[in-house]
Amino acid sequence: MTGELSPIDKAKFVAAKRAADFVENGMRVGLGTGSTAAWLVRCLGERVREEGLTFRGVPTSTRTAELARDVGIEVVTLDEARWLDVTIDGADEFDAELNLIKGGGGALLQEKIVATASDRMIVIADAAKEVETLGAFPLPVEVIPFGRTASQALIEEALVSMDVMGRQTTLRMNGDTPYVTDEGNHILDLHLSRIGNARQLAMVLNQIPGVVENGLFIDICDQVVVGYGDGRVEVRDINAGTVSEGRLDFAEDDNLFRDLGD
Ligand SMILES: O=C[C@H](O)[C@H](O)[C@H](O)COP(=O)(O)O
Repeated sequence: MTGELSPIDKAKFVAAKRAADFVENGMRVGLGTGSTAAWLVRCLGERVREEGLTFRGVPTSTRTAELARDVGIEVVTLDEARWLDVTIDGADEFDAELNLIKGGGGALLQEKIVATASDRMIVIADAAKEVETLGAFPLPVEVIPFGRTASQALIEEALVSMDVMGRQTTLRMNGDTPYVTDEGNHILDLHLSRIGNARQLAMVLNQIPGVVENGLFIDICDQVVVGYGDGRVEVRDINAGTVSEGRLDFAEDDNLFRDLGD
C-alpha cells in the first residue's frame, strides 16, 4: 500500500485486529459489512493463513462473502451454520447502552438476521461513532420497491405522530437509480437528528406495510471494541463496562496493508 493510513483507518484497524482475537477454532462467526468489518475479515484471513485458525464464517453481504473467500476463510450460509457463536460487525453509531444505528452500507437486513442468530454480537468501531443519543446519522430503513412512495408517506406520518425531531426521508440513490440491497429492496434514509425513543421507533417502523427492517439495533450488541487513531483500543461490555484497555502496535508495511482495494 502506498501512503499513510488516516487516523480513522488506524482506529478501525486496531478495533478489528483486537476483535479478531475473540475468534477461536471451530467457531461459527457472523462477518459484518463495511470498511471496519473488511479490516476484521482481513485480520481473520491472516490468522487462518499464519496460525491455521479454522472457523466457518457467515457473511452479511455479497461484498463480505467475496472478501472472506479471497482471504481464505471458509464461507457458509446462515442456514448451514444454523446458529453462530459470535457476530462481529461495524456500526454507524453506538450509545452508552450499546444500541446502534447500522445500515450505512446498505446491509442492515442480513446484518440484523445474522446478529440475532448469534450468542454474542461484538461491534467494532472508531471512537467517532460513539454518541450520547442516536440519530445524527441518517437512519436507514429497508423497504420493498412495490409501493415505496406509500410506505414512505406512512413512515413520515408515523414520525409526525411520534413527534420525532427532523422528519425528512430520502431515497438512497446509486447514481441515477435507486440503491438496491442484496435482497432486491430499496433504502429510505431518515434524517432525524436525534432519536428520543429508539426502542419505540424501531417497533413502529417495522409495523408499517412495505418496511422490511430498520437500522436500529436495540438490545442486540453485547460488546463494543473501540479503536483510536493512536492505536489505543478499549473493550466495553454491556454488563461489565470497560473490561480491557490497551494499545496495539502495528507496522504499516504489514502484509495486511498490501493490495487494499478500498
Ligand atoms: O450496512 C452497513 C453496515 O451496517 C456497516 O457496518 C456500517 O455502515 C458501518 O460501516 P463502516 O465500518 O464502513 O463505517
